[in-house]
Amino acid sequence: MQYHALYQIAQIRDIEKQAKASLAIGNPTARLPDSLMITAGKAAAQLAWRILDAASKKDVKKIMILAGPGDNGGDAFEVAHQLAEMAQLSPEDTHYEIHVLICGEPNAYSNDAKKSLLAAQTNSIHWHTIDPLQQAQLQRDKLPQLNFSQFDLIVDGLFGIGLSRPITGIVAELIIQINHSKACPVLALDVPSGLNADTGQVIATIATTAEDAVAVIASHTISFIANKPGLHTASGKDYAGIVVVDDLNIDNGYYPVPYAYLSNPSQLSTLIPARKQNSHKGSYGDVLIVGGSTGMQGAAILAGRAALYTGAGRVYLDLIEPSSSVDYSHPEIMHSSIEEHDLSNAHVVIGPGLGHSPNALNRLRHALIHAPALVIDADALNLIAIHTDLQALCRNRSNLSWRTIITPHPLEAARLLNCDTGKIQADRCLAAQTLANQFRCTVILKGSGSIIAAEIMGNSAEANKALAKTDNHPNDGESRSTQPRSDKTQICINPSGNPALATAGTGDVLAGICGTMLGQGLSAFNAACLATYIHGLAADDCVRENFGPIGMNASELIPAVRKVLNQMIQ
Ligand SMILES: NC(=O)C1=CN([C@@H]2O[C@H](COP(=O)(O)OP(=O)(O)OC[C@H]3O[C@@H](n4cnc5c(N)ncnc54)[C@H](OP(=O)(O)O)[C@@H]3O)[C@@H](O)[C@H]2O)[C@@H](O)CC1
Ligand SMILES: [K+]
Repeated sequence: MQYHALYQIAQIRDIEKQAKASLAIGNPTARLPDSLMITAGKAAAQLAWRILDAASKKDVKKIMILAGPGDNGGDAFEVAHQLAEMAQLSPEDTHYEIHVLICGEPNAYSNDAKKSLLAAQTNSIHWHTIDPLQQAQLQRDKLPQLNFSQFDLIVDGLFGIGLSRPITGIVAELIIQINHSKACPVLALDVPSGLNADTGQVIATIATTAEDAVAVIASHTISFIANKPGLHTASGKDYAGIVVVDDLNIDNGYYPVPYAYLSNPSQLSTLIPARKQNSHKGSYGDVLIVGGSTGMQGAAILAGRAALYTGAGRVYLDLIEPSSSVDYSHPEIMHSSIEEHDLSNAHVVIGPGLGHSPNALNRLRHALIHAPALVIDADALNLIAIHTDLQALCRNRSNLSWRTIITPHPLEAARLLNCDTGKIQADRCLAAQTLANQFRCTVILKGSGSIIAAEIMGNSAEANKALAKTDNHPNDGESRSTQPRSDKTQICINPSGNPALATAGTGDVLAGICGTMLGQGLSAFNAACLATYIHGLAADDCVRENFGPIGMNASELIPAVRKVLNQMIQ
């Protein structure tokens, strides 16, 4: 089981069910050494130990373990038991004080959880309880006596994939206090409590605003059975922290084709074509940027420079406002008009600063009809959203096997799907998938954990196998059972990037890089995955170099992209 394969909750439940059924059925009161809960607890305890070791050099280390009402709470009991056993064996100069707060009704636990609780009760542990039946009556001032800032590690076993509604009452208060204390590392078991493991949204009612919804902000998450999409997109990256995956020794044969993948850097680096000595500017692709209406020329210039710095052989600008068609700090960028350019060998990026003028519309129509390799960004997407004839032209490109990448941010995606951004963000993978199916192209849905989605062409069963195995796909390369997927879409979540990218112009840079990557002969999907990854990686590099997360600008990002791209091929 690999880190990069992502499974939805329903798939995890299915794997779990099959794996449990395969375990020997023995005495129901006995603890099977290979029970999933014990394996999960051991893996989490070992990780907790390492985190604690790195975080605290104190002689007395205090651990608070929160146990919710379901099997996530059962995992927490097992962690408590395992940690207590490990503490007993540790050198005497360090003392471990383990606390468990039970937020569930002991009689209502599953058999596995009860057994883990019983095991933990044989250890030296400080027990605290919140009676779930009285949660609503308990006052806020009941909690501060726990004083979370005294702990060196908090383990969150409140809720996992069984969370079915927003967290409220005293448990919500508890989480707010933990998040505010920020005093120590927080290890979430399976999923940070409150986060939807499929979508990366904090679970909220329609009546609750996103600000009121609560979830544990973890420094680390140990994801059981498989990695999950919600840990890597939307709010997932803010709540999950560092994600570690443990497959609980479940046989690979129980795993269906993953729902999605995390882009895998080592696979992506193999996509970058080696440069031959015997090559020339014609070998590395022509990129034509179309955009730059009055006041927005900078957007097109940024896209052009990004194409240049990521290795396009020749870069051209076609600005709607032609008075500034020369980028004087990069005189190597040429001018060309899309209507006169031979598009058969060009890789067109249309949209940065394009505007909505008739000129803009004509150029977009021309690009959709004549450019076999096309990146559609920004205003070009807004034009497509309001012109149904352009939508049809976009869809038709796939019949010609032409490569098309669209790069919407959530608002542009909402316009394209005629909904609001809330709907897009509520399930980003689904939104990207819907766009890919509706417009029959590769989609980069930008935002935290950008989603890359594309229709799988041809025979879907064959394509599903290919998706799990092919070298062309940035996955873990492992073969697995090929249970047919319900859709025909491949989905990748991009792991790189950070809030430094939340500034004007970075989207134009991404569009330019996509143009270059199409120019290297990659499929639209691979070009989109690689471009998105290096774009985010460059932002991460800028943060490391202290150019961000505050104040990094799109111009600074461009040379950083060149740097990380060259590092990837070394
Ligand atoms: N089974 C196994 O072998 C393995 C399981 N594993 C572990 O189990 C976890 C899944 O366990 P789970 O299904 O029991 O769900 P879990 O997330 O603990 O929560 C469900 C409980 O919470 C309750 N509840 C829900 N929402 C609520 C709310 N807002 N506020 C209050 N209560 C709320 C809900 O009550 P109900 O909705 O029925 O009223 C129910 O009691 C999984 O994430 C992994 O950690 C791993 O060890 C691998 C092996
Ligand atoms: K949890």
